[in-house]
Amino acid sequence: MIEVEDLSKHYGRTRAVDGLTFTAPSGRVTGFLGPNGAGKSTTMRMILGLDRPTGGRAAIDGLRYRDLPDPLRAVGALLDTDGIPPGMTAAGHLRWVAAAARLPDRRVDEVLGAVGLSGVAGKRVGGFSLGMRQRLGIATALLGDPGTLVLDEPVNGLDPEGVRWVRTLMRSLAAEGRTVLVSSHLMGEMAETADRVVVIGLGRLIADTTVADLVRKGAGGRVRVSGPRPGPLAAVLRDHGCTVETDAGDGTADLLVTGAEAAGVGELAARYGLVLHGLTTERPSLEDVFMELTGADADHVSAPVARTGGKR
Ligand SMILES: Nc1ncnc2c1ncn2[C@@H]1O[C@H](COP(=O)(O)OP(=O)(O)OP(=O)(O)O)[C@@H](O)[C@H]1O
Repeated sequence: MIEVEDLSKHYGRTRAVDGLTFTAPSGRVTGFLGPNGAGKSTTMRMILGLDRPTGGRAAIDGLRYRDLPDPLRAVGALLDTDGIPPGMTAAGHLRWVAAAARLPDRRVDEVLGAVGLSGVAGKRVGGFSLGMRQRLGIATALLGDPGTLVLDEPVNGLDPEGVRWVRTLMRSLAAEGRTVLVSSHLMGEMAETADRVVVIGLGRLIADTTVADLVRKGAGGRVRVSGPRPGPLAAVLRDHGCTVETDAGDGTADLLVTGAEAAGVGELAARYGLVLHGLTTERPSLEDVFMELTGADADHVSAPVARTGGKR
């Protein structure tokens, strides 16, 4: 289990992490989500003892990283893979880490097999694609057979098959009772993998919940309705307390209705003798919910593009 309690990290006036509290339980994949610059990597670095907190604490199975008796067997991490010397072979790199942590050499072959790199064990890392480097980084994290895994954007650079592989791997690691904390800035990516999600923005907690609950929160949705007489239909719906907008896209003039379910809209139309051509419920995607939650906290919100030409 990972416990983060009132954790803060300030760089000058930048509050990279600001009073953050959450728990990543064992036996679960916890998605750690936030837009770029939200403070995910900084939090992970503090969990791993690589950055000293300005305040608060982070603990793995009740101990700070530096107090863990055998850190590499307790926690495996994937941060960035740039640090692996390009002249080293995949197996050479893993053997070096294994020796430093007094892990048996046979683990090197085991983890190379587990990540699908056995065939390139003797190849230099400098020639590896980003996806292969990610796999090697994950192999390094698995080397000590740790009970806790901290993975920063593990699917970065992976092709669809690789993404699926990482998802399956994370789920099976959690099913074995391990704690898996995995960061991403893409909600959709987490929806199929994580049991829980911790969402942060500007270093602060925005949501700590299950994926299912997040879907429910965004379940409000709206009803898209079309028919030959949109004007009278809109008037009837408004008279019954609905909010109605017109979506005049691609030649149609659909009505977007909030405040009623599709069945209610259909029944009202029937009662007033109004023909309908289309009636669908539109639920926001998880990505929409995520954007809604984090939108105001994005580190770099796009500025409106300056108008060119015309009057200045
Ligand atoms: N060493 C540092 N010195 C100064 N500021 C830093 C340092 N490390 C991080 N920051 C700042 O702290 C904030 C959080 O950065 P962090 O890398 O933790 O975010 P993130 O959520 O991991 O983003 P990304 O998804 O882009 O990796 C950013 O504003 C960043 O510029």
